[in-house]
Amino acid sequence: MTKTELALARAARPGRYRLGVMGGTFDPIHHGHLVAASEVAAKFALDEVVFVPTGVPWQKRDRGVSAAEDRYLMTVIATASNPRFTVSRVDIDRPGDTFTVDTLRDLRAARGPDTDLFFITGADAVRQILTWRGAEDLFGLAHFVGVTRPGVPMTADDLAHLPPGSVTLLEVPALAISSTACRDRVMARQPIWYLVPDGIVQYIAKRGLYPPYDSKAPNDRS
Ligand SMILES: Nc1ncnc2c1ncn2[C@@H]1O[C@H](COP(=O)(O)OP(=O)(O)OP(=O)(O)O)[C@@H](O)[C@H]1O
Ligand SMILES: O=C(O)c1ccc[n+]([C@@H]2O[C@H](COP(=O)([O-])O)[C@@H](O)[C@H]2O)c1
Repeated sequence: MTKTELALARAARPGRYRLGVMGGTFDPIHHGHLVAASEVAAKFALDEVVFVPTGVPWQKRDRGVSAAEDRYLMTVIATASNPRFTVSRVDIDRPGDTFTVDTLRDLRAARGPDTDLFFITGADAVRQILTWRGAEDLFGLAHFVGVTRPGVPMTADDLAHLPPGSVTLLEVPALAISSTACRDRVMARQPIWYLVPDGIVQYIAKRGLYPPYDSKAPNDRS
């Protein structure tokens, strides 16, 4: 998006509240998530980005995820220092599988008609959107912003199957970090300092998340 396009977009809808929505399993949240949200907030002049940890991420059912409360608390810890970042329990408090169409409907109902929603998602998730429940309704509820992600090539051609104008691609500083790699590093007793905020390293150790493969001893990394 060019500066001119951004200025035009804002001028077209003056006075409206611009809410970014960063959905994710966040098991654990890492700096890739935070940089993506920060970049989209700056480029799209967002007033706020609400992080929404998934309740039951149905497409990850086969691998299992940490307790929702642990993922929620890690998200609160990681976002606490940014006054524009907030966290919503809307997905973890809704029973059953988590569908973004419900997330967006609930946020629209809670925030009222003067709010525009911008759903932030990585390149890997953009490719999957048409597999999501109620995909045909998603694009009427929010504008989608697909951020680049190392190892996931994405071009405008990858959006050809989506409704025209419904998704904007945004290049963000490349951080080759994934939650999977963070979990694997903890399980292998390797450091995750600087891949995740310091408070997340400490929370994982305190709660004994992702226990090491080689013993049942407490997570004693330092
Ligand atoms: N390093 C990154 N750069 C850009 N986007 C990212 C990055 N990591 C995750 N995302 C995006 O953030 C959103 C939430 O991601 P999620 O919580 O599933 O993290 P993940 O690192 O992809 O997890 P996992 O490795 O467990 O699948 C998704 O839209 C994902 O594409
Ligand atoms: O709505 C769906 O069916 C759907 C299916 C898979 C993922 N999502 C959403 O996409 C976001 C990223 O998901 P994930 O699994 O990559 O952490 C998160 O907000 C999920 O709720 C949504």
